[in-house]
Amino acid sequence: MKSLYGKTLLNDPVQNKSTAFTREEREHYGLQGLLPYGVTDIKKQQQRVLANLRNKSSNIEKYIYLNDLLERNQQLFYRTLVDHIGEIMPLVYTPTVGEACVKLSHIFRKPQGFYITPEDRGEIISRLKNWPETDVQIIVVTDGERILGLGDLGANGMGIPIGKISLYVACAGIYPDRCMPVMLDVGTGNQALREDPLYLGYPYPRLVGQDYLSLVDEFVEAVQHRYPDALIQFEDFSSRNAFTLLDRYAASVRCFNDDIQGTAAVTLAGIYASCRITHKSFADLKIMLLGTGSAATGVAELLLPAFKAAGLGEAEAHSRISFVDRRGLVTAAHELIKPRICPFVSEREAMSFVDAITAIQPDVLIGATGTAGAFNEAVIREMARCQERPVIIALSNPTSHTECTAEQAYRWSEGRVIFASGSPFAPVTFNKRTHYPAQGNNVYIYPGIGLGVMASRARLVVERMFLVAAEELANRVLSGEIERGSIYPDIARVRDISQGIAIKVCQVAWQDSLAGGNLPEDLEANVQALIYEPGY
Ligand SMILES: NC(=O)c1ccc[n+]([C@@H]2O[C@H](COP(=O)([O-])OP(=O)(O)OC[C@H]3O[C@@H](n4cnc5c(N)ncnc54)[C@H](O)[C@@H]3O)[C@@H](O)[C@H]2O)c1
Ligand SMILES: O=C(O)C[C@H](O)C(=O)O
Ligand SMILES: [Mg+2]
Repeated sequence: MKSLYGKTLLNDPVQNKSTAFTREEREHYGLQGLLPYGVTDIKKQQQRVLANLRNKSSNIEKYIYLNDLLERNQQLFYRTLVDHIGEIMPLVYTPTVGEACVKLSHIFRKPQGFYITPEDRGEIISRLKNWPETDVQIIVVTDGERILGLGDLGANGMGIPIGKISLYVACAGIYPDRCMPVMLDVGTGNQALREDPLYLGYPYPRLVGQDYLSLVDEFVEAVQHRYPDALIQFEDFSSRNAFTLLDRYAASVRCFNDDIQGTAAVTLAGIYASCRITHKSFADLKIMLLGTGSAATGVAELLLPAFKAAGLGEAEAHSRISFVDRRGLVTAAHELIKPRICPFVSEREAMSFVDAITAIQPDVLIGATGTAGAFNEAVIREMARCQERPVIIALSNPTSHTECTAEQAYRWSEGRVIFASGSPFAPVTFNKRTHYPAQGNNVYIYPGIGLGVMASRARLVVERMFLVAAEELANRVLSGEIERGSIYPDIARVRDISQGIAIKVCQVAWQDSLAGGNLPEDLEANVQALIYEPGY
């Protein structure tokens, strides 16, 4: 690391310790007079951060405060995030990051991450040289077209890769300088944004078709050139592009799509864990999905190998999964069924969502619609009529777009639902009993996948990695958590869980001959050696 002195040192977010510089360091680095007298350690600094944070009157102010802290003192930011993940994650991630993205061009303070626009065409390799880090291992990239359930937010979507990277660092312990948030700013279909005088993105309609694909191709190739070890995580692309890009690169580039694959694994883990509460066998379950986009399709496509591993044949596995869209149960009578949904089309007659629940009696209902209210009272009451302990996972983010609230789920099911949601809900007291909703979010999966891919230097990210990640996550739910109806572990343990997932991913990488180098004697130590512990 470069030796910095005086004000330059205090202005460097990586090396700055602010009031924690000792008297000796103050003398050595020319800091005398530049700091108040008091020397405080990181614990005291954290107290100050938390007091300031808790004093802010809105979540968006808290987001801005934390982001400023990251840009001022990286160690303190990450130490506080790691130590108080339950309190702070909702402020740097869903739901607050959604609000921050909506407003990003207005609350902008300091550039973060890396931007590519159509004007960089032909020059992306040389542009990447402007990024100061030489050992990037994890790239989270979005084009901003489907930011959470909020739609096309153009370059304002940069908040998502920045938030996801913060959680790579906090939840898997990846070194911050090995991570890179990227915005492929190819324009926006959001006219209000394009007309907003403060909008900071490329203020033109989106690139489409070959123009779009060739720019993404150039980006992916440039990454292979500049950062050959890097894993590319595609995040919050429109469903159409998400699948197109995954199909285009997954067989040759170290990449995955978090909304399709990470979400699928976290959902599968929740379903596995729910069996410990309901005492049903996974192989007997019927699962219904509302929505036919990236997340729901990804879940169905990962359920297939999971069912097969549980002993079901191909046709039987398909028959356990049903899709519902705005028109009701997806049957052959529907026009324009998406190609990936075709294998799951029901042979029943067309019927409404509620009638489909009555007819099929699903054990598990999953929502990935981005639409608040999509699980209405009739839907939840019917699930509760069909099942003693219905499992309902409302994946959509942010909270304002979740299919139903935790309170609604418990109330309409008379407290019998096993509920999880993409964004966190506080415990709910109903009929004098307190219920603990869990958070079913891909944050439980992608950091561990990334860490495992990094540790194994796997050439590709394959389906089995998501299957083992789901099993590992499900196994990490403690019996006490199961007893109180939670199907995901307390987020406070996520760092440890990510390491567990990483080890499983490494095993797959070596078993499938995808790993770089020889199998280390001690995989755990191999993973552990990569971990960043924030502090001075
Ligand atoms: N919890 C998580 O980890 C996680 C991960 C990925 C995505 N998500 C959330 O899931 C949501 C969907 O993401 P996606 O990538 O699948 O988006 P998408 O745009 O690809 O798919 C949304 C689908 O929902 C359908 N839909 C919308 N309203 C509906 C309604 N009322 N009834 C039936 N169908 C409806 C759309 O037609 C589309 O098929 C987003 O809100 C996103 O934040 C959560
Ligand atoms: O970002 C999240 O909170 C989860 C997921 O990737 C999403 O797109 O909603
Ligand atoms: Mg996402």
